[in-house]
Amino acid sequence: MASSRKVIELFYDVVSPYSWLGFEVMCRYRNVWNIDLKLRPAFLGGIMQGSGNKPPGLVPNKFLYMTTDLHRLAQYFQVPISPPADPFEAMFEKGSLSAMRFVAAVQEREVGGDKQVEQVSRELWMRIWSQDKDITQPASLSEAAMKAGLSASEVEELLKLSTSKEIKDKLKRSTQEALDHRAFGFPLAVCHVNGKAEVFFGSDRFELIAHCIGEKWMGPQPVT
Ligand SMILES: N[C@@H](CCC(=O)N[C@@H](CS)C(=O)NCC(=O)O)C(=O)O
Repeated sequence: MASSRKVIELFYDVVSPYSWLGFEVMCRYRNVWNIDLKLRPAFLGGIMQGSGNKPPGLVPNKFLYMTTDLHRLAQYFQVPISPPADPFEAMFEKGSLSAMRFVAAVQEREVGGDKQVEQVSRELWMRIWSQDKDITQPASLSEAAMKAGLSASEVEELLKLSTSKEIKDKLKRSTQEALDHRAFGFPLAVCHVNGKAEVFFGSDRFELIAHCIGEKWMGPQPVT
């Protein structure tokens, strides 16, 4: 019954490999669980700043652990993560602001669903976290969007829109909404259950999310 569907908001940034894992699992489960998944592209840099947190990869031992962890997780989740040759340059020097503004623009223009937001986000993750490719230049964003099935003229309009005040403010608002839920990192899943927002950080909380919404966790690749 449509009215009993639980809303899950997924806040993410394509700079974050753990967000990619969370994103793919939520996309796989959106037709398995009785949920209404709302993709919430936001800016992790703003979350770090707004919450006073620091990226975990800046602690050398954590960075080494995460490299091994991501290798294992990529296989377990069946998501083709392969870290860029210089993760510090990709994550902290180049960053994801223009990419996330672009995703926000795609969301602003998309009507009747979020297929394009899903596909463009995935293509951007493929670039930065699988193929060691740039996600900052207009040509890079354009390539990702065309691969996701958008036309050249749509991409041209979206590139223009992505630098507008409207879209900058939209991304700021989404980031602020995540901060209002006490976000300190991504992915962040906000499950709306019985009028209450239950907040989960990380791509390793699916058993708990399932328990919280009264559904069954069947591993990272549910059989439908
Ligand atoms: N244990 C979590 C870790 C997620 C994680 O490290 N996310 C990063 C971004 S890729 C973050 O925002 N971390 C903030 C923190 O660890 O305080 C998972 O398995 O998903």
